[in-house]
Amino acid sequence: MARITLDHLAHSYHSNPQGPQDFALKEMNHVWRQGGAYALLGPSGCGKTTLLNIISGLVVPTRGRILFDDRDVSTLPTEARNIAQVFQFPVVYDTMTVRENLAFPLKNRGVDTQTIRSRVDEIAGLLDLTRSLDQNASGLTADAKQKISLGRGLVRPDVNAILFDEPLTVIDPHLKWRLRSTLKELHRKLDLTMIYVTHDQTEALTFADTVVVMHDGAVVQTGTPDELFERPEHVFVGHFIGSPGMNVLPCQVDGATAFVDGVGVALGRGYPNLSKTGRIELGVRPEFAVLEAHGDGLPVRITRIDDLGRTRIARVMLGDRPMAATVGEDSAFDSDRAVLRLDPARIHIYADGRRVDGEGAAA
Ligand SMILES: Nc1ncnc2c1ncn2[C@@H]1O[C@H](COP(=O)(O)OP(=O)(O)OP(=O)(O)O)[C@@H](O)[C@H]1O
Repeated sequence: MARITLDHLAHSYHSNPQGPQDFALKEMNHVWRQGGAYALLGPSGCGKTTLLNIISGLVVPTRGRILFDDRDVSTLPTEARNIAQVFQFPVVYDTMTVRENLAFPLKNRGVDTQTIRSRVDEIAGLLDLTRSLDQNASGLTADAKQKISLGRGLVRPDVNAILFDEPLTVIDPHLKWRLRSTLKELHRKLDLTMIYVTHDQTEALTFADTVVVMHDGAVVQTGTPDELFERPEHVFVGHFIGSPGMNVLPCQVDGATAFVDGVGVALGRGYPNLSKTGRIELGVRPEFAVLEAHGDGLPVRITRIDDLGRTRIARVMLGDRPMAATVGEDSAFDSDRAVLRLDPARIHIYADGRRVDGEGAAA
């Protein structure tokens, strides 16, 4: 296993890049801790595959270095990096049994028969493949074949990292949930560095201890699922994580009050040093914007209320700005007029998309 360091790494597919717009990966510095469970999360086209290909050795970065521990591997081919990869679609030898498939990566490296047997039995047990071990792989379902691919990725105990590229795409939705939890458990038991690429926040948040969120070729936040929820460092993270995502409203800030279309919103902190130029926005998650029929708060118009069982989510208009909010317990509305109570301690202020630290204690 190794610690993987991205040192001033950047990549452009152009032969003569002119500026940041020509880079699929903007300059990044990041350390993947040995034994960590990471998700690399972001929408299509943000650069996840490019980064994964640089880690695996399929792409040589235009700038910067990639280190495995202290060794510069930037130009080394995949075979020289000792990593395992699991792709979207199963990579399975149909002419072999499940056992032979799982044993293949170990046999290839000359591991002795006894060790192979016990490791294959262990991995098959963890993936619930024990009963199919002596079956031929050709007759198995797509789900079972992808489990074999996962097993082949996990079977070598000495790999520097395992890279998963959207590995649950072909898996039946019902089984997906179980496999996600299984992978998390496997990470705990096997103590391997795992990097899991996905555009699906649920997959990222259930699997990873640390989520690396990418947007437009850049890492915009690295944090625990809790940190991404509580303190989105970029408005993109606020939008992308959470369902519905964070409300983001253009505003002006004066001390500890934000003004949205002239309506004052109390903030938990003051912002005396906020830039006078640029885009200033207020971000608050629907969970911390509570809709009530009466009382103090921002006057809003209700457009829809969705009952999700344990909670009710309201869609409202603050002036001509749409927002999402949580409906207060036992609240009943006899008109489309209501008030929104924002928790001052949970409001963030963003300048040009980036969160700004306020001063003073949260209210
Ligand atoms: N071989 C290539 N040549 C030129 N441009 C490329 C190449 N591969 C990717 N790109 C571009 O680089 C950017 C990042 O693509 P990348 O595939 O890394 O993103 P991604 O987040 O993995 O998206 P997806 O989930 O759709 O695969 C995109 O604008 C893409 O068009």
